[in-house]
Amino acid sequence: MDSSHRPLSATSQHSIASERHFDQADASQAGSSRLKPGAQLTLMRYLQDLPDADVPPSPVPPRYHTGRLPNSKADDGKPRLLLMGQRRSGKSSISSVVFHKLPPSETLYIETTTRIKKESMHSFMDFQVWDLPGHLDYFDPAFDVDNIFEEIGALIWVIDAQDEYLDAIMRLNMTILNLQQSYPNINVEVFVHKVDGLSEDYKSDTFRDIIQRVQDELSDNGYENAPVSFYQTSIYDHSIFEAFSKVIQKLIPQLPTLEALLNSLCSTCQIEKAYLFDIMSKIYIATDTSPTDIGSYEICSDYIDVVIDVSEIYGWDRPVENGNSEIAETGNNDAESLITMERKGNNYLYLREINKYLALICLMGDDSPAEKKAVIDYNVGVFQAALKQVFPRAEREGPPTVTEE
Ligand SMILES: Nc1nc2c(ncn2[C@@H]2O[C@H](COP(=O)(O)OP(=O)(O)OP(=O)(O)O)[C@@H](O)[C@H]2O)c(=O)[nH]1
Repeated sequence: MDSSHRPLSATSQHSIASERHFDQADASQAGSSRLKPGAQLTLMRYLQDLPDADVPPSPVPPRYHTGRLPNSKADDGKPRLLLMGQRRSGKSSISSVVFHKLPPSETLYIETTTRIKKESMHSFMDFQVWDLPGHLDYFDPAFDVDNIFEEIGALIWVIDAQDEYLDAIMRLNMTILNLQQSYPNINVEVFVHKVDGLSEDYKSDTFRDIIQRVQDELSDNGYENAPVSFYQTSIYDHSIFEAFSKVIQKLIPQLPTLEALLNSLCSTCQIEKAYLFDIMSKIYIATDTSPTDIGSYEICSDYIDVVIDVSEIYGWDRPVENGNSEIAETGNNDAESLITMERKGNNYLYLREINKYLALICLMGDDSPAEKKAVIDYNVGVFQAALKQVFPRAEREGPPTVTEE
């Protein structure tokens, strides 16, 4: 296993924990005296009656939620993401940067893909990423179209925004129209890619132009509301992770539950923004429903890097739960930290490892969250317990891995 994917360790927990403002014993004592009856434990209250994977009541309608995996006949919860687009548009680079942590500058040396490259991701949920070579026509009778498109969760179409894109749009439209007949529910996600090299004006003009051309073509063919979304992406900044997060979120049936839990946590603990991150890929699988700005995502995602670096230096593999030779180590279950940082005054970041795949990172809203730390710790503990019900497999199975087929 790549050490960068290792869960936070006891040692890193210690090193990070040293930045806490007061220790756990003080915190819980202080916390119990601060809890007002019936006030702060809203989350706890409704969780007590929560059956597995039920959706707690929330006034906020869910976003990005499809409620099922489109076209997944097997209904096995293992959606497939297809990366398609013209040659050299950046498909392999995207997959290498997001899932293999390849530094973006090293993608210059990636060779052209000549056959379908299939990778399985085993993380908070299992999914596959297929990188399809750009030069092939998959609707040619020589290809088994059903085998490629039957089980997919999303088709990600990558367009090189720095290159001539009319041909790419034509192929994209042809693909969408072909798929609409047999698989109308497929989510088509268009990544207008390599926007890093463009000026702001040119970038937004290009983006608008691409959207317009795709939508015009689809409506000319009678598809007014085809499920097509557009993102501006680059491997040289956070935009590719942000876009992938939104693509993956559509495939998580538990998303409304996660959002409702995060909303409650935020309102109970006065958290400005909370993200639930997949540690391996830095994709966030859910956030509360308050408006997201890329700045807060960047801060939180950079913090994951810091934590991974620390755990890489000091980390060790923790015993597997329910394993054979394991010694139960008390106090070695979660890593948590509260650090300060200067950003519009005194803001705090709160990180807690939820399980071996997921970490909760919160941007605290006021400048003295340390005083409320006991309440926050307690409520995050409740959130963690609720998550065990929502994602039970994350507690049982092995470490996150990426395997090539
Ligand atoms: N400026 C910039 N270049 C990028 C970006 N993403 C990929 N590239 C470059 O685009 C080139 C082609 O990338 P690949 O990932 O090989 O493209 P591909 O779509 O997999 O190509 P095929 O395998 O031929 O289908 C490489 O030189 C990458 O470094 C990006 O976001 N910005």
